[in-house]
Amino acid sequence: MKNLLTIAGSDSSGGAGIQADLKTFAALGVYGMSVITAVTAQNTQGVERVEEISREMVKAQIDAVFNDIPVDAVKIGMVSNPEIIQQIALSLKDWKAINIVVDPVMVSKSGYHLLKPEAIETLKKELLPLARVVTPNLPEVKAMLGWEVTDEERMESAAQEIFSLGLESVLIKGGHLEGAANDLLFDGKDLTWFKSPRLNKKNTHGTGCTLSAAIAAHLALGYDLMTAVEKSKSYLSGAIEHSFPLGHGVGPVHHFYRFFKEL
Ligand SMILES: Nc1ncnc2c1ncn2[C@@H]1O[C@H](COP(=O)(O)OP(=O)(O)OP(=O)(O)O)[C@@H](O)[C@H]1O
Ligand SMILES: Cc1ncc(CO)c(N)n1
Repeated sequence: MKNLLTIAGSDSSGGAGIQADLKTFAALGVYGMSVITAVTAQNTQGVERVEEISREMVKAQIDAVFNDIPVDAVKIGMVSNPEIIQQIALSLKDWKAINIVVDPVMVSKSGYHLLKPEAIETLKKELLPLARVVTPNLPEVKAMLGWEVTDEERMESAAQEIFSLGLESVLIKGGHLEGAANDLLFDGKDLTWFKSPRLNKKNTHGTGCTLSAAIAAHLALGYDLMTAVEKSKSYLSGAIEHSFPLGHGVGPVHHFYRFFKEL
């Protein structure tokens, strides 16, 4: 059994954040553990309120896990503020964590800032360089680089510019462009496209969280990065295909579609 850790925020409606990560881990056959950085009061219609966990408590959770259990991969999602980011970076270096996947979560689908804007520089300097791969969406690329990606050609320039921040590799998600949902991986050598048709589905709450958690799970299972991304995108496409209406807004993807048609 592989042991996976997610360090992220809680989504009370269960579709994104820690809850999406743990469901993804379970669906892919790895053991899931969690360090909660923030609690969000959120549902399918949006985020109502956020309470951040203290830096000391984030450290204590990470120490409790690593002190006792071998961790085969770490997925990092919502990290809220500069103090939490610094603590995560310090702790993961101390524990020599491997297979770190960072989803640089910034703004929710409904427009709520899950990362304080002043934390972006700390994220870039301290956390992203620790990652095996970083998985920004297009608004996050804009926040990191200061310019907007409007087509796939510009995605290629952006991937190279983000890589040169000192990263091991970057996967830019193209979900926010029109047309196909193609993602682009750059590892300093090759630009590799992972292509997928855009599925005409409204219930896509948690797609980004699910993709990064799946990549971490596949890395822990021993796949190389390219195969991990390919398998994760294929898992995610199935989860989007089987997504379902829940609540009054954007419903979740179906993490367990390979086991149950309906939940
Ligand atoms: N309608 C769709 N059909 C197929 N794949 C999609 C669709 N929408 C998004 N994807 C894929 O889902 C993944 C997440 O993409 P997206 O760019 O939406 O990330 P995100 O904005 O971080 O997600 P979230 O809104 O959960 O934070 C990517 O692999 C993207 O290509
Ligand atoms: C807690 C949390 N993390 C990530 C996302 C993705 O946007 C979200 N909506 N909520």
